[in-house]
Amino acid sequence: MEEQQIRQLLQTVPIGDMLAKYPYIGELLASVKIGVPDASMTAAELLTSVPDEYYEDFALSRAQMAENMLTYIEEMETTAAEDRLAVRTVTVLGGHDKSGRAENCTLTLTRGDVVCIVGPTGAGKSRLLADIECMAQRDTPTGRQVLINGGVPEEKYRFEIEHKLVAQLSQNMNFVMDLSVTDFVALHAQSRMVQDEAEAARRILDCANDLAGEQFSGQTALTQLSGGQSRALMIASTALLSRSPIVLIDEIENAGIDRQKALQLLVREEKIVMMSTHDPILALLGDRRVAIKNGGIAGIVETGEEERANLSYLEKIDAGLSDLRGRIRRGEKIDFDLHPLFE
Ligand SMILES: Nc1ncnc2c1ncn2[C@@H]1O[C@H](COP(=O)(O)OP(=O)(O)OP(=O)(O)O)[C@@H](O)[C@H]1O
Repeated sequence: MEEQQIRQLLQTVPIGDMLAKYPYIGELLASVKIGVPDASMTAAELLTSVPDEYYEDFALSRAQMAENMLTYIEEMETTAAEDRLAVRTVTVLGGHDKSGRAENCTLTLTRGDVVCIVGPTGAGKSRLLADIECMAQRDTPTGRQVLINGGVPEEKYRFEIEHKLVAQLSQNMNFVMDLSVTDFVALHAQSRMVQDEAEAARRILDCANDLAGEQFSGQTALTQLSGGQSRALMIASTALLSRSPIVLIDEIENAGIDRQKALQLLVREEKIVMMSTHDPILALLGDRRVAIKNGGIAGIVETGEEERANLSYLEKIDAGLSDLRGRIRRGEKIDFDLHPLFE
């Protein structure tokens, strides 16, 4: 984070919000015994409210204290950003299935990888995503262990929000916030310390519209977005704003978005993408698919050349079905020869 951005935060954001997002600021304040009487005041106002004599006890001036805080945030954020950038691989060491049988397999993912998780209802697909999300250390029902760059991740990756390595896009993306799309994205951008929030909001909106079947504007209320539009918005903002190197997606197929573009977008941003899906197009777009059975990894299928060769045909079928959906939506009849649509 740039010094200028931090200065602006200290001057404009309520200290309560700063403490929630950067808990280490609380430690810094505690180290010089400065309490927070009012969470709505900014950090700058808080430091001004403390009498001069107080700083003298710590052989500090008020200006030095402000500079210390700034440098501290800068250092902490740089370290956190470097940590996230340093994630090169995620490894899942096998645990056991629901019957206690050992999984006997190791799954290693590197940046830019797209891995699909397949298996019947209740098999344990979401559980595998959850194991990665919480960086399981043989302490979940599956007994799996997740490693980062081949080693046991530090505790902070598991338990501290600002260090989380995983962004999860779940099936339920219903917004309850009473905000416009632009305001929501700008808020998200602000929380990520993006300098030009309006520009970031514009880029995300363009990208989300590129993914969504039906276009929407920045003025649209979040609560008015369709399931597919909400999903497109979340995927665009995860790809362009989230610093998490790992993205987990629970079922993308029913969302009515351009799945292929969504994946390309995430891969371009060098994320590790894992998604639970049964969509043949997505499965073939992935590098591998992990088959789950009875709670355990039953096999890992590499997407082969022959499979990839089938992709263009599947896409034609998909485009044909999408054309028919459009006709149904417009109240038209489907009483013509369908063969040309699928050949
Ligand atoms: N190895 C395991 N040992 C014990 N319990 C497990 C194991 N794997 C999964 N489970 C449990 O089985 C239940 C179903 O798993 P999960 O919800 O992950 O299935 P799913 O494949 O995502 O299902 P759906 O397709 O219906 O969403 C969950 O309660 C989960 O915690």
